[in-house]
This record gives sequence, structure tokens and C-alpha cells, in this order.
Amino acid sequence: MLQSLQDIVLVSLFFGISWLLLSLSQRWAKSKTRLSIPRIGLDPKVVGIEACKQDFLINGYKYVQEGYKKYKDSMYLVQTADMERIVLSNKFVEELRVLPESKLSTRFAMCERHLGHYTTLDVVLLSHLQNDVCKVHLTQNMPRLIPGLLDESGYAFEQQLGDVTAESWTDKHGHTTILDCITHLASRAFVNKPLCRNPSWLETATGYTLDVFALAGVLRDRSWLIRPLLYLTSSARTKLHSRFKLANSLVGPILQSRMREQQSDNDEKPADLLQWLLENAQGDDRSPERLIHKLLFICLASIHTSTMSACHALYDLCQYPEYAEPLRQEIKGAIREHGSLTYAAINNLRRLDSFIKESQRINHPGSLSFNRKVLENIQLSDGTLLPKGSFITMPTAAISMDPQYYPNPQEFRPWRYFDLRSEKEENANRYQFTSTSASSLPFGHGKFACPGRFFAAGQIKLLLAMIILHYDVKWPEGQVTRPQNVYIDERIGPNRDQIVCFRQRKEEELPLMIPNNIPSS
Ligand code: HEM
Repeated sequence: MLQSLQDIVLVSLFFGISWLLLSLSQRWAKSKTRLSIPRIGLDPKVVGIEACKQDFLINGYKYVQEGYKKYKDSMYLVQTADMERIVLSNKFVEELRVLPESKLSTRFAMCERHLGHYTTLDVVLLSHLQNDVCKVHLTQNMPRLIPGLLDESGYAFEQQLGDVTAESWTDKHGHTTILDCITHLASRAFVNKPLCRNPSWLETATGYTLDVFALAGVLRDRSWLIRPLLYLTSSARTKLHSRFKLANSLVGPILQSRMREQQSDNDEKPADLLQWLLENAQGDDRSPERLIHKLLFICLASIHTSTMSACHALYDLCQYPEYAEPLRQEIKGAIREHGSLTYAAINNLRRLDSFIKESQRINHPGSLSFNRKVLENIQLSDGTLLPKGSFITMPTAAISMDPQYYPNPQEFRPWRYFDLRSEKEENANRYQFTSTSASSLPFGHGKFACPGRFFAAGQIKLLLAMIILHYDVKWPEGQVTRPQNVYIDERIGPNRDQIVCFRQRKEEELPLMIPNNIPSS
């Protein structure tokens, strides 16, 4: 007995020391690959990595802007709150966007930046299921999803704006209202009724993101050596794991029953993302736990990002009230033409599309995008070698405010993209909210650009169209300017404390737009 205990201790020690030596040698090899690229911001060799990471949380936006001014046509290094990244000029985007994932990987970048091994985001490395289902099934099924989304927006308005009357203005928290509506819409498309109205699910769908980022925040500026211990003792980890348990208890029984249904000949299949995940999963992805994990990842990728865009657009409606009426006319016209707010009608809302895109251009979701990990040495067209193991990114918020691409970039011109699309016939399908290019990178670009952006565009336009038709919105009395955005780390978000005043529009002005026959599943 004693002998076997000794053996266990010796074997554990052997593996522990081997792991330590291997990790140290990998780190040493990495530190030898020094790049001769100028640096912006603090240098970890001078002030230490932890101080640099903390500093980037506060000064990150400023550093990225400063780097863009100096090196917009080349590149610079910056120590961010997670990795040291090479911030590249967008002139390289065309040659990089076509490279295979074996050379340049979005998924590895996301996973390592957010410590996926600890935070559970490493689920994206196990297969492309999350990407394929969003890109193909969610997008192709948009016309089928819209009636349910309209119904859900009515329900969400009742919950959030039920006390708003036509007689006086009612104060609402802009961000909370939009977050709640978007969570309802996304949940209707992802898990359908009745779960999309279950408060525990709604809390899970938004809370998973917060838990993941809280845990990453606890670990990322600590040495890799103490992370395992810190992880085991962290309350953020306990919270994240309870969230999984709850998600499994909510979604698990639905999946089990759908799995049983799959074996029967019933062709009345539910039309929602959960179903498409189930139908397209292969191998280990077919287990209920894995499917629920993928579903939670899609919630993380979609809900807060879409909320930010819709919230910025709402703030721009308050800031520029003169555009509400032309938008309302466009929406009413589309409803008249299509009979209700169908997907085709939503796709015809070119002014609204342009308004949201312009709002997103000025209020970019972050300073950096097109994040990739270099998995094999890459030689750029100017001769620069991007070494294997490095991380690249692009200064997308600075690009979107560059007069080289956008005349008078500071000016909010809601019809900027509408005008470009109307200019020439070949532009008709370009410059849309979902279009990506070297100068429009909020959704990334190329093969691995956001696969959910078509759903995002549909749900954001539907939500704003419903707000514009049913309500007048304005800032509280005395407020004349838009609130400052919040810059933390590389994230740029709308102010979350802003109050928006809502007033219901008179009933007779409203067209009939909610169809009577709404499929519940
Ligand atoms: C305005 C809202 C959104 C923004 C700004 C946004 C932005 C992004 C960006 C920048 C990426 C990385 C792309 C790249 O690096 O090239 C991404 C990835 C992703 N997005 Fe979105 N997104 C939004 C909404 C959505 C929605 C609604 C969904 C799902 C329905 C979604 C699903 C995903 C997924 C699954 C990935 C990861 C793909 C992978 O595994 O590689 N996103 N998104």
C-alpha cells in the first residue's frame, strides 16, 4: 500500500516537473523571437507584464489611436490586456483574409486571448458547428424566423415598455431595455417558446458571457504558473459552473425529447437554432452537454454585441430626431408593399440599414478586430515575417474614422451608405450593414467574418422598426448631447446609465404588421 502511494507521488512529481520544464522552454523559445516592430504603450520588459496589462485596460483605446496616427500604413506592437499583438495596417487584410485556418486562426486567437481552457471557450476548437449553423441555417431560415421574432418583440415590449402611454413621456434605461428585447428575440430564434420566456433562461443567456469575462479577468493578468490554483479557488469559476448546470437543466429535457422525436417519422421539425445544432452535430458534438455548450457560446457571441449596435442606434434616434420620420415612412412603405414586416420587407429598409451602419461606424464595438493567431510563419507582401505563435489584429475603430475612407468622418450622416448604394447599380448590394471590407471591419472580414451578422442585421432592424413605428423617443429634459461611450480595455460600449424617454404613438397611425398565424415552434 505504502509502496504504491510512493509510486503515485513519484510519477506525479515526474509529470509535474516535465510539464514545468516544457512550458518554460516554450516560453523561452517564444521570447527569443523578438520582432523589430515599433511599440506603442508600455513595454513589459521595462514595467512588467502585469502592469502593462492593467495599464491597457485604461489606456488601450488611446494607444491604438496613437499607433494608427504613426503607423497606419505599416504595423506596431502593443501589449494588450491579454496578449502582445501586432496591429497591422488594413492594406494587408486582402492577402490575410484568404489564408487557411491552418495558418491563421480566429478560433485559436479567441480561445487563447480569453483563456478558453479555463473559461470554457475552448468548445469552439472542438468543431465548426457553431459557425456553420449560424452561417448557413440561421441565415437561410430568416424568412421563417421573422413572424416569431415579431411576436416576441410584441411580448418584450409588453414586458419592458408596457407602462408607456401616448399621453406623457416615460423614462426607461436605454441599455437595459434594448438588452432585454434582444435577449428575447435571440432566445426566440435559438430555443423557441416556451423557454425563450423563462426568466431563468433569459438570465442564463446573458449571464454566461458575464461569467466567462469575469473569470478571464481574474486570471489573465496573473502568471500562468499560479493560474491553475487561482482557478480552482475562484468564485467566478463556481459561478460559471453553476450557470452550466442550470443551462443543462433548462435545455437538456428539450433536447432529450427532440432526440426521441428525431427517431420518429414526424416531419414537423421545430425551426430554431437548437434544432439545427442537433441536426447538424457529428460525433461527440451530439451529446446534450456539448450542444448546450455550443448554444451558450452562440449566446455569448450574439446577445451583447447586437445589443450594443441596437442601443447605439437608439441613442442616435434621440440625438437626431429629424431622421425618425423618413425612417418611419420607409418602414410603412415596406409594410404596405409586402403586407407585413416580412424578411423581404426588412431587407428593403435601405435607409434604416444605412442608419444602423453609420451608427456602428462611429460607435465601433471595439478598437481592434480581425484578431488571429499565426499558426505558421507568414511572409507578408512587404517582406515582414509574422512569426508562428504571434497574434495579429487591426485597428478597426480608427480605420472607420479615417477621412481617407469616410469624408467628414466625425459627422453622423445617416444616409451615407444609402447614397452609396443608390449611386450605381453595381453598388446595390454593397455597403450594407452586413457588408465587410478593408475599411469596414466591425464583423471582421473574409472566410471567418462573423457568421451571425445576417441574423444580427435582421433582428436589429426588426427591433428598431418596431420602436420607430410604435414610439417616439427623446433624451430627458435638458439633455442635448449623446452620452460619451465607455472605453474599457479594447471594448467600446454605449453608456449603460443613459435614460431614454418613450411615448407611445397614436394607435390610428399604426399599420397592421403582426401576422395572425405565428408558428409557435
Ligand atoms: C452587431 C452584432 C455583432 C458583431 C459586431 C459581431 C462581431 C463579430 C466578430 C468581429 C467576430 C470575429 C470575426 C473575425 O475575426 O473575422 C465574430 C465572430 C462570431 N460571431 Fe459575431 N457579431 C455580432 C453578432 C453575432 C450574432 C447575432 C451571432 C449569432 C447569431 C454571432 C455569431 C458569431 C460566431 C459564432 C462567431 C465565431 C465564429 C467562429 O467560430 O470562428 N455574431 N462576430
